[in-house]
Amino acid sequence: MTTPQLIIIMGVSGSGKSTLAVKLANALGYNFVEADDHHSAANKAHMAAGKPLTDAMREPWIEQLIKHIRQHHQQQQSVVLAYSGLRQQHRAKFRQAFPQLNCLFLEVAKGQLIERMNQRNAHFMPASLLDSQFEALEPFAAEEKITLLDGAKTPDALLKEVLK
Ligand SMILES: Nc1ncnc2c1ncn2[C@@H]1O[C@H](COP(=O)(O)OP(=O)(O)O)[C@@H](O)[C@H]1O
Ligand SMILES: O=C(O)[C@H](O)[C@@H](O)[C@H](O)[C@H](O)COP(=O)(O)O
Repeated sequence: MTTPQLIIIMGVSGSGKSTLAVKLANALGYNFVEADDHHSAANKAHMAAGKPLTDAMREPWIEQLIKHIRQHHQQQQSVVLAYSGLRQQHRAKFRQAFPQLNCLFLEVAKGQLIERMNQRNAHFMPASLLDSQFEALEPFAAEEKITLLDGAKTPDALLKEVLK
């Protein structure tokens, strides 16, 4: 039996995490998990009102995500997770729970992100929260072994690169 895998596609809001994660999950035959689907209604309403999450608000979300991925793994299902990964302490929780995990981070310039977020229909996250996303983003330590990706590339080019 092979060990179920976890790949996390990280990046600030609008960087293309969900788009790439869906493609990668399809290509590998893994399950796609969208971190946004696991926010509480209160957290979503908070962001929709233009207020960034605090770490205390993120905590139960992270715990829920870890629990959900464990359930997939217990059923021998590998996962591609689209999750922003802004906070170092939360990234460490994932690494502790899933030591074999593989993290990729999409880098995109702010101007392009604003354009993308404004194009996105019916999403709870307003583009006005982008500055707070960059403020919350903590640098990656060497031991985190994060692969940086140029998120300005097309989704297909990114997929090809990741599958190499
Ligand atoms: N590589 C890309 N190049 C151009 N546009 C993209 C790319 N990836 C995603 N998009 C578009 O940008 C918007 C945000 O993408 P999404 O995958 O929802 O980002 P995230 O999950 O990081 O918030 C969507 O409208 C999506 O179609
Ligand atoms: O603040 C955070 O910890 C996360 O960034 C989180 O708030 C996430 O980014 C939103 O759920 C928006 O969703 P998208 O990143 O999919 O736009």
